[in-house]
Amino acid sequence: MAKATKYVSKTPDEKGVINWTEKENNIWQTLITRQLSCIEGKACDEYMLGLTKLNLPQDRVPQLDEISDVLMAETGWQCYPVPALIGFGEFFRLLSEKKFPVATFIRTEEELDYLQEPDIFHEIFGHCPLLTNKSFADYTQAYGKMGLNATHEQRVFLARLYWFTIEFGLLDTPNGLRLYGGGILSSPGETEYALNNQSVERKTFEILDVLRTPYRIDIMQPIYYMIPEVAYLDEIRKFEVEEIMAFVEKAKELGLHAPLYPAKEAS
Ligand SMILES: C[C@H](O)[C@H](O)[C@H]1CNc2nc(N)[nH]c(=O)c2N1
Ligand SMILES: N[C@@H](Cc1ccccc1)C(=O)O
Ligand SMILES: [Fe+2]
Repeated sequence: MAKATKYVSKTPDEKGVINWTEKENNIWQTLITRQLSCIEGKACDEYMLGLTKLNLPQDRVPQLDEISDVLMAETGWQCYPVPALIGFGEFFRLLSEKKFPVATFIRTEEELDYLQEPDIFHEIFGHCPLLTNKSFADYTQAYGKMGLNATHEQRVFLARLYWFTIEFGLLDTPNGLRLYGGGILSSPGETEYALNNQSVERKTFEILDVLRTPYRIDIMQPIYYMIPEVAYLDEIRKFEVEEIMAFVEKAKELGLHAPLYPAKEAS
């Protein structure tokens, strides 16, 4: 069952159209205007190319079909409306079918810089540009297939792989650090923090290490993992599901790394 969410999502009409209010369109406008200037020289080249291809509207929340038309032509992906965070089962199934879950609500003015749950700005601005890139798109679909037949416990380990690549991954390029994780790219606050905060740990991606690293979704991350380029995701995708599950079992055996964040106060 999906977690209870404090956000109220909007339901698409029978043609799949979502009627955003003027206020919501203005929030999109504020977010995209700010983020476009914020990511200059920070987002990776593949992301910037995808952003150009999407040609997102700046004065209103785009309709999912507008995005799906571009994704379908580039990599065969499409956006799939969901209320907010969904359960593991549906999440992995959608990804395995090249359907990207897009939460149909947008953050409020109070949470422009950072919010604790993925909203439509995060899903579209954060993730969709890189879904036009073949390595990123193929990895995302392979990730969905990895979790299809996994147990809940294995899925908890797999969630870390998604988290430290697709959601909060960094590139360690010859020209310096670049962003590719959608959770960073949709947050003005975390864009700055992930690249420049001195107390943040930035480690070279190593799958067993990642599988053992616990995380919280409601704070800016204390640790990020780096890969050399987006095409490196092909190396992870090439693992058979059985090999990934062997890494999961090994990670379970070795135990988790100590959390680098304070325990979450009981909610
Ligand atoms: C598996 C993944 O790491 C994560 O736990 C899932 C759960 N449900 C989700 N639901 C939505 N809508 N978007 C997401 O990114 C996720 N992530
Ligand atoms: N923190 C992201 C949204 C997000 C929340 C939880 C998981 C992933 C992404 C933002 O502010 O844009
Ligand atoms: Fe996300």
